[in-house]
Parts: sequence; C-alpha cells; structure tokens
Amino acid sequence: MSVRNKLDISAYFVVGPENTKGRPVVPIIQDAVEGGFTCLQIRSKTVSARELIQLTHRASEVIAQAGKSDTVALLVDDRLDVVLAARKQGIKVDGIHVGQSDIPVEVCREYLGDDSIVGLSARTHELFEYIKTADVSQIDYFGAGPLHETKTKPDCGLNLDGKVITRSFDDIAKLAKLSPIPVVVGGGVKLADIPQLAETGVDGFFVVSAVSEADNPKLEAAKLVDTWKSHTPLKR
Ligand SMILES: Cc1ncc(COP(=O)(O)OP(=O)(O)O)c(N)n1
Ligand SMILES: Cc1ncsc1CCOP(=O)(O)O
Ligand SMILES: [Mg+2]
Repeated sequence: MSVRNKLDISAYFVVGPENTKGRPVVPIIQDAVEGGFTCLQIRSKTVSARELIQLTHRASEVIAQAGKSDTVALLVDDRLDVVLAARKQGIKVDGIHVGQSDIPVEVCREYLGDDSIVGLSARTHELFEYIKTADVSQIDYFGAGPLHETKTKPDCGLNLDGKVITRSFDDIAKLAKLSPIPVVVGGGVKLADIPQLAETGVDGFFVVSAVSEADNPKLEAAKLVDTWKSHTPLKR
C-alpha cells in the first residue's frame, strides 16, 4: 500500500539547507523523524537540482532507518523534475507540494501517478470561497496560512493589494469545516500556538524554523508532536 492511502499530515516538517542556521540538515531531519513528525518536505530555493536529489536521497534513508518508510511521507517542494529524477535513481519519494504559480497539479498527477501525494497551497485571495469551490480531484491536501508573518517565507499570505494576510484561529476553524480535503496550516507556527491550532479541527500543522532553528531540534520536534497529540485526542 502506498503512503498516499494513509497520509498523515498532522505533524509536517518542511526544510532545506538554508533553514538550519548553518548546521547540517540531515541530522535535523533525523531529529524531526525521531521526534515523531509524520510528513517531511524537502524545500530549497538555493541549492542545485543535483543537491536536492542527494538531500532527498539522504532523507529517504533517514526515514527508512527509522523503520517509517510506510508511514512517514517524503515530499519535495516545487520540483517535479527532482522527484522524477530521484525516482529514476530508485529513491523512494512519495510526492510533491506545489503552490498556485508552480507546475499545475494535473501535470504533477499525470507524471507521478495515482500512488503519489500531491499537495497544493491554497490561494490567499478570497481563501474561503476558494477552499469551498476549488477542484480538488487531483490533490491530497491543502497547505494554508500563515498564522503569523514569517521571515522564512515573507511572501506567504501576500494578498493582491501587496499586504500580508494572517489567519486567526477562527479563520482556520472555518477553513477546516469548509474544505473537502485535509488542511495543514503553517507560517510562523511555534509551540505556543499548537494547542489552539489543534482545537480548530484542522488536520495538521507545518513548521520550518520551530524545528530547524531550535537549539535542540529533537526535543522541540517531540514537544510539538506531543502537544499536538495531547490536544487532538479523537484523531490519535
Ligand atoms: C505544506 C506546505 N504548505 C504550503 C507551502 C508553500 O508552498 P508555495 O506556495 O509553493 O511556496 P514555496 O514553499 O514554494 O515557497 C509549502 N511549501 N508546504
Ligand atoms: C514553506 C512555507 N509555506 C508557507 S509559510 C512557509 C514557511 C514557514 O516557515 P516557519 O515555520 O519558519 O514560519
Ligand atoms: Mg512552491
């Protein structure tokens, strides 16, 4: 059975070499996986395709060594070419995450096949109407946010008027109700946000810096995951 069929986006770590304060990224990925994160996305806007393939390879090995290849999904941000090249080399990559101006989801689905996960960032403009009416036939989940402005991705939540729109917990609860597919929320999410975020009924949280910039990434990862679990008893 592919990971797509049991996709768990409850604790979703997004990371690339530019997010780790100069530290090697693979040990931090290992910390997140051992800390209980259920989904991993390799995202870099700076490294080459070859480096992304290599990092994806190392991440798949970390997941395999933890015995979690059947449960922890490995995705790549933006780069359909990287996913295809990695697979060609025999690397287990479970899917892709794309945004509104990236490769269309239909193309991702066509090239990656039905066993793959395709995630899509929800639009900022008229988000609620969009979430309610968008064609979700090719995708597995929506990424939405930001909860807070974030220096990791300053353009997250940028509206047509050039201003960043952040989402309240009430907005997120509304999104969770309206969406026909699972929703994962990120953008400035820190440990202190997790209890209220979990109570919105959304399917998961995603973070970069809360783990990648932590002094002790493994401890922080475990705290995030445990706090989420303790506030979502029905979904455990
Ligand atoms: C889980 C998740 N949600 C949203 C995003 C943002 O994707 P995108 O809008 O394509 O922006 P970039 O990440 O490519 O800058 C994400 N990566 N992951
Ligand atoms: C990749 C991404 N997509 C939307 S916000 C974001 C970055 C979130 O980073 P952080 O958790 O450090 O605020
Ligand atoms: Mg993108």
